Amino acid sequence: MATFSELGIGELLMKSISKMGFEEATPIQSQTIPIAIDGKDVIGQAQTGTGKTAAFGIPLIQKIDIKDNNVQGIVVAPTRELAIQVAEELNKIGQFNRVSILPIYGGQDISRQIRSLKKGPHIIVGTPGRIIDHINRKTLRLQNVHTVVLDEADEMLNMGFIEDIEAILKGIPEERQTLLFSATMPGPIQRIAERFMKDPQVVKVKTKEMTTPNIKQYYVEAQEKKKFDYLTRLLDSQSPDLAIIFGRTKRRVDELSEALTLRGYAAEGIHGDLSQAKRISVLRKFKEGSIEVLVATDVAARGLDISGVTHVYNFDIPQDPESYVHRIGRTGRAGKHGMAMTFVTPREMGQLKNVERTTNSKMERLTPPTLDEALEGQQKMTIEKLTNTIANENISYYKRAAEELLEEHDSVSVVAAAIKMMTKEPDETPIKLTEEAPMRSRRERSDGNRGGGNRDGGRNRYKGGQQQSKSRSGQGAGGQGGSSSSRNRPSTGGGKRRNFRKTEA
Ligand SMILES: Nc1ncnc2c1ncn2[C@@H]1O[C@H](COP(=O)(O)OP(=O)(O)OP(=O)(O)O)[C@@H](O)[C@H]1O
Ligand SMILES: [Mg+2]
Repeated sequence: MATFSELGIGELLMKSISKMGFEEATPIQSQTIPIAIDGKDVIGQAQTGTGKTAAFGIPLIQKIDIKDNNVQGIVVAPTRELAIQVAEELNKIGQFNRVSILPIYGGQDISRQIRSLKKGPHIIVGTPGRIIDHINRKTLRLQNVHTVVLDEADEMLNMGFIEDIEAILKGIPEERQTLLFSATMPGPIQRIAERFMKDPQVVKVKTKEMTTPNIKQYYVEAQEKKKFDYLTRLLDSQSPDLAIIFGRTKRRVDELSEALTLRGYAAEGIHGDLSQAKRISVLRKFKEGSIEVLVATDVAARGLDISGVTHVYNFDIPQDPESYVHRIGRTGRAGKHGMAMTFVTPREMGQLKNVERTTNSKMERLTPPTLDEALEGQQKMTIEKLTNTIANENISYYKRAAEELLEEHDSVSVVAAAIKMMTKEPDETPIKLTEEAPMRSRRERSDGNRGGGNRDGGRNRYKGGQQQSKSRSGQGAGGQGGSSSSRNRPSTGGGKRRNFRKTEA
């Protein structure tokens, strides 16, 4: 751990870093910031949630000449939500330097973007498709760009994306500085990357595993048909604060979120076929906690930093080890703890082993909870809520009603009824899930991601039938929230911070 003051960072930036609550630099930050400030090309690899955004953001902002109204820096990100998030983080980092940052991404009104581009932002953060669009319209000029960042570089240099990246880099002056960051950097991709760079310094934060030790990793072996019931039992017994469930295809995500809603969970889906407005509103609701379960394709696997995500479920095993690393990395960020569960059918066991081998980490086998255990988990939640209410809330107004009730019923029955009413009981409402075709490796796909960050898992485009389920709707949204504890639950959130500390700003 190093302090930021040793890294050659300017005064105004130091002020924003401290306002953001960063006390110490993370390893990737202390190892890359000085060389990036020095003007060198950098390939930076470090585990998910360890502050790579600031690792490139600080040197990038430091280099901006605010008197020059040309675009000087470009950050490219694979998805729209990530572009927005990175722009927000850069805004915080640059808040005292008065650097102006503009996100541009697909699905947003282009004429509005053109107007914003005319105002002369210093840094553009965008998805490949939309950046190219603006280059072609000549509404984005690159001749004054001195720094380019590829966030999630391996993803963007993957087949299907590389042409877009080449097209963008072609227009940027050769003497530029190029910074590439990701939690994963497979060898072949690194070699492609080096083609675009000048004598890049490769910084890999050395760790035994590709995944972070803050995430407890489990697998659940289950027949395809059993997976959904096991998922809901796990949700009940583990009671996550916020959970992300990854499915393989867009249809899968739609069906899963519908099925979860039927069973009484506050769930919504996000994938690349939804309108941008919908994608943003779903993500906002998830961040606020008004939905507790986000069902997603790999569009949400990379880079998203949502605090409070305690559990990640891979309902379908990811397409490759890299995808696994990024998906589970949506929890256990910034020193917090999290849990990841991966469902695997017997014939997918080989893939599971492959993930373990590549990431050099081990998943522990988890037996799915029984219905009784699921109920027990939910009951515990209720009791915790009751105990908290007794301890912390003013309940005097309700005491008279309680006394009246107790004149007619015995106290155990009254309390048992209250617990029953507040507890989300396991629900076996029939649901419909279409079986997925056998998984193809992502490397085989040919249809790249055009049109600006619609990156989605599973390119299989099904015309699949409408699913409908006429069953009764679930009972209440099982108002979870607050802290909870149950059998399988580690001490997630709050408390222990292993890698670095953050104080509230
Ligand atoms: N030095 C620091 N001290 C405390 N918190 C930090 C520090 N640096 C970054 N953070 C916070 O840690 C969280 C994770 O950072 P970030 O999103 O940059 O991770 P990342 O390495 O890019 O992860 P991923 O590989 O998933 O993209 C953010 O909320 C960020 O504000
Ligand atoms: Mg990141």
